[in-house]
Amino acid sequence: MSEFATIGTIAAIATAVVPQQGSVGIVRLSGNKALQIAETLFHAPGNQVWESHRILYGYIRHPLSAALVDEALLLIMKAPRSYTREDVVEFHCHGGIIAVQQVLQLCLESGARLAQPGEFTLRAFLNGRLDLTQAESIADLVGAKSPQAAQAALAGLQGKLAHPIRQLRANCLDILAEIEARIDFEEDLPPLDDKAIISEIERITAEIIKLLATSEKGELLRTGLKVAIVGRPNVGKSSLLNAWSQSDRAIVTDLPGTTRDVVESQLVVGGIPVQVLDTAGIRDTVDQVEKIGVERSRRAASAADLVLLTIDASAGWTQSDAEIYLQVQHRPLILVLNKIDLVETHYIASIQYPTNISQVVQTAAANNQGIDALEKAILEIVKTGKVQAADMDLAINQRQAAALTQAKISLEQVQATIAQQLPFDFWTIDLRSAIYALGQITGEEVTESVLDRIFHKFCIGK
Ligand SMILES: Nc1nc2c(c(=O)[nH]1)N(C=O)[C@@H](CNc1ccc(C(=O)N[C@@H](CCC(=O)O)C(=O)O)cc1)CN2
Ligand SMILES: Nc1nc2c(ncn2[C@@H]2O[C@H](COP(=O)(O)OP(=O)(O)OP(=O)(O)O)[C@@H](O)[C@H]2O)c(=O)[nH]1
Ligand SMILES: [Mg+2]
Repeated sequence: MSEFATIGTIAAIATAVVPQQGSVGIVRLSGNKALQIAETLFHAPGNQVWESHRILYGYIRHPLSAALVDEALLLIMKAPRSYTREDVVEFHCHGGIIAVQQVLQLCLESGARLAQPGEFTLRAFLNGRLDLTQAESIADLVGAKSPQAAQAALAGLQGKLAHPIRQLRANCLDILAEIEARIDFEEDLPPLDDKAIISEIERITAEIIKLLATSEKGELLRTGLKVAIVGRPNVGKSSLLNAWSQSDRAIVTDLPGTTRDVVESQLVVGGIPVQVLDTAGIRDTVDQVEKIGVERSRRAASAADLVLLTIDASAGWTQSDAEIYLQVQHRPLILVLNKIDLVETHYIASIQYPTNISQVVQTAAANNQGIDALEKAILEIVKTGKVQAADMDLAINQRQAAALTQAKISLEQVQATIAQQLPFDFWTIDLRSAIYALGQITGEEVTESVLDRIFHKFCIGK
């Protein structure tokens, strides 16, 4: 894709194309033919001025038949004052799917080509409006599933990550220049201050470690937490999902074996997107369908970030609960004692569950009780186990973490090389690879295949 990335005028529907109709749909064009295409298709009555950053009102007509296609608004943004830094034109059409698709079709017939996923943002990157971290932030912002995730993405878009990375890379380049000067003009310069260089490299490494610590939180914010409700039949797993999501998402009956398949619900807990999975009660069964369901429960449990092992408090800790526990004990786990409305407090206290379960909450799902305690316990686990970052509005992704790790390893290698008093040439090899790794994050040094991988994850029209 990227070899012809800035060639041609691209077009795409910029708004969501979904069965539910939006009231307005936008077709966006970028490239040197954008204005000409707009002039061909758009007819603005009266004497409206065709100026940049202005909206025109008028009609979109077929260029040959003059048939009316839509009544619309036209927005012109002339290069370089646009998202891509090229000429950009937007047709703001009536919503639904028909008008926008017809207008897109006319744009394609008039000399534009269909944009690849992420190609508008790729152009913004190639034309220097955004660096790679900012481009990735745009994808994160569009995909954000919680206000906090959106906040972190916006911070990235403002350069919160690009700035420190560029600074650290500049610091490495300064060190490199000092060393290389010694290689080139050894006799004319004062000797190199090894100690100062080592301490500067240590400082840079410490900064990198700080940034790396935000990576787990980044993953949480982006992909969220997968929570599986598991337990034997009839303990109230589906009731728990319904109480938690304040819905009738899952079928609840007093028959054991009601849930046959995994039922999902998307929630936000303390700013973290949480995907909750209600599963079939785990038991030995001859029922073919239920059997498959039970297998799916096991798979959901082993793929989950967190398991809510749910038991019926009025039945105590049964043999079946113990067997299920054996299958899920290697996962982060919260024990949910459900149906506490059926028993006395002293009975709950006497339930003999394994002592290595540290997180226990009491619920009465059928009465919507205990959800607050459950959310608190989840956040507690997230806080202690997964999230170490101090700076709440910065979160790196996996690609950035990999490059930062590479930079860190290279810098540690430089330190070792200095300690062994190897020649300057050896110092610069690893220093250069640290500089390269940092440059990959912001995109100062990047290969086409990396660009393809990043931008192909975008939706079309972004
Ligand atoms: N209709 C519409 N809404 C949108 C976008 C868009 O492209 N179209 N955006 C994109 O997806 C986002 C906004 N991003 C944008 C970023 C820069 C410019 C722009 O024209 N910048 C110029 C002009 C600034 C100025 O006049 O000072 C510049 O920075 O040079 C436009 C949109 C979100 N909303
Ligand atoms: N008293 C009381 N009854 C509950 C509670 N939670 C669920 N129940 C009842 O327990 C029965 C089973 O509830 P479900 O939510 O379907 O149980 P499940 O664990 O999803 O069952 P399977 O899908 O068969 O594995 C229903 O009759 C619920 O109304 C509770 O907190 N208190
Ligand atoms: Mg169920």
